[in-house]
Amino acid sequence: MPEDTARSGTPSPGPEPKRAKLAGERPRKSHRVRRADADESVLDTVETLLRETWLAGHHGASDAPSVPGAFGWPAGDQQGEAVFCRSPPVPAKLAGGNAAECEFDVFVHELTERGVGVATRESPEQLSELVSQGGRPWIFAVSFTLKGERARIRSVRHGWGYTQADLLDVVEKSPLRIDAPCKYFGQCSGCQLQHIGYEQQLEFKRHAVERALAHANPLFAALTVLPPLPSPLQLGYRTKLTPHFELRRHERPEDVPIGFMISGQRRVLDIEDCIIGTDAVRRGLAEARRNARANMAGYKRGATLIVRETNVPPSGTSGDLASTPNAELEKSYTLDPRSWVVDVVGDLKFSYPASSFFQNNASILPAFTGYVRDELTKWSGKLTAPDTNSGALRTLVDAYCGSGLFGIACHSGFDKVIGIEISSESISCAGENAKVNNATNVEFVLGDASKIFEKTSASPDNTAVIIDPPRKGSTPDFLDQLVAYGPRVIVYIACGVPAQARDLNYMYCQGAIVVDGQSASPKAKPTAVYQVAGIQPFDLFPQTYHVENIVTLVRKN
Ligand SMILES: C[S@@+](CC[C@H](N)C(=O)[O-])C[C@H]1O[C@@H](n2cnc3c(N)ncnc32)[C@H](O)[C@@H]1O
Repeated sequence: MPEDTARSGTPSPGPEPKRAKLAGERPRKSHRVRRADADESVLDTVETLLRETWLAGHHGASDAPSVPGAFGWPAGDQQGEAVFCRSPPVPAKLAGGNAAECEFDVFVHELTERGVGVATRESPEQLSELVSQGGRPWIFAVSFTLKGERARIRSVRHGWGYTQADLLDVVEKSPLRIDAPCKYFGQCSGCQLQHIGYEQQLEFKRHAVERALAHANPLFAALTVLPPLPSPLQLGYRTKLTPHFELRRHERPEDVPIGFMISGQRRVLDIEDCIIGTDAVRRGLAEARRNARANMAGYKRGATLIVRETNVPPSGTSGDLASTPNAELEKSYTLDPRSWVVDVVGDLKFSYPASSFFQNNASILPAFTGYVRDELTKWSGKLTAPDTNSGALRTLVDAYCGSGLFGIACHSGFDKVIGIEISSESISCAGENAKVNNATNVEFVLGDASKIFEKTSASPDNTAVIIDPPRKGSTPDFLDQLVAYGPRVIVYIACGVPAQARDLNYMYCQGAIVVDGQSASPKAKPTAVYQVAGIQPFDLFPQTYHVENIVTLVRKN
């Protein structure tokens, strides 16, 4: 099935439409843009706009063309290529401007789930008219804008089906726009949402989760997504920063930018201070920059530096880490990727090498881990109710466990906790962390998460599984075995919500999830069928588009 059909659920648009003719037919170089390089979230947002707004009233839902068909982009699979001319940057026929012109006013119609404005040269009314007459708007992707704004932009380069543009000026501001607290906002690629207040950021994230779910499966639009739980700190929360630099010929060490990438560019922006970092991390950033400049002759191409917060016994005391109560520890930082870092989560202590994975917002971790623990306790309690006949949860599996955060935070009340993790460094930390925190019922094993089902002999009826995979989500191999095993409760924690939504849809297509009384009818009946018992986003990364999402699935049969 062609990619566009698979995504949109509408028929393939048939033969590839002709590329719009470019004005100003002077000799110029063309460049190819691969579908695989496109920002999928821009295409998804355009698709939603097309379906729900632009084509509303003009087509029945079933005959609405898919995005490539509607916009004259090449249909086809991931390898599809569009050929554009390097100059002018926008087909003049569509842009309506001088061929040499690359600055325009545009109207922002929506933000993608990554906080990028999707804009056209047409106002909403003009667009509606254009589309009703079969016309095709050209799409611009513009960061740091807001829905409803009119903005002056400069087109930078073509993506597959849209043009990447820089924001020059906001001509008509959204009432939601506020002054960003950071002086680098608008250039730095690290934060995308500093121009709206925190309540709006939370609403943006709730909506992003809803959209990701509905995009994976229109039936998931019926699911209730709770408002995201806010971060206690909205600035000064990040416990890790990784600034970098690249050396270019003839650049003096003092001129080399050290910081984060410029939004939409492959160049580094010099960042002296980052206000989303904790105080300790900000001190560390200043030292990391000084060290890098002093030692620049020792680098060949450049480097990524690490600055990580750690907790240490109070200076001037002889107390050691293990015996010092968490509340008395002081914040410090390390710049050495091999050194050990200590994080505290409520009464618990976690140690791991500075280069390893650990959640980067300590202020929200007690609430984050507490929610998972409460979900498990709640369902364990419900399962022991006299009419359920099933008994409490006794075994907990912590898949993709890292240094043991969730397994250790949730261990009490279970007979046995088994964690599995592919990184040998993280799994040995997990074992040590279990000892330090007196979690004697916890065992951590090194391996691929999908092998965990070979290792557990516990009854699925009394087992809960926590899944916390990397941003790309889980795998069909893991999910197939999960459903075949059929644990009573599944808590799926995700930093990549679109991948989580895809995985839930995978389970739906296996017949393993029922939504609104509806389920898929695969040839083979699944062992276990789940209902979605809760969707709770958490804001671990204020000021950015990132959101963590926890979905609880409870077995029905
Ligand atoms: C998002 S992190 C979560 C870690 C941990 N749950 C936490 O919150 O600290 C994902 C973890 O999955 C691990 N991982 C990636 N692929 C894996 C696989 N196939 N099997 C087991 N673990 C894997 C990574 O090494 C990483 O530690």
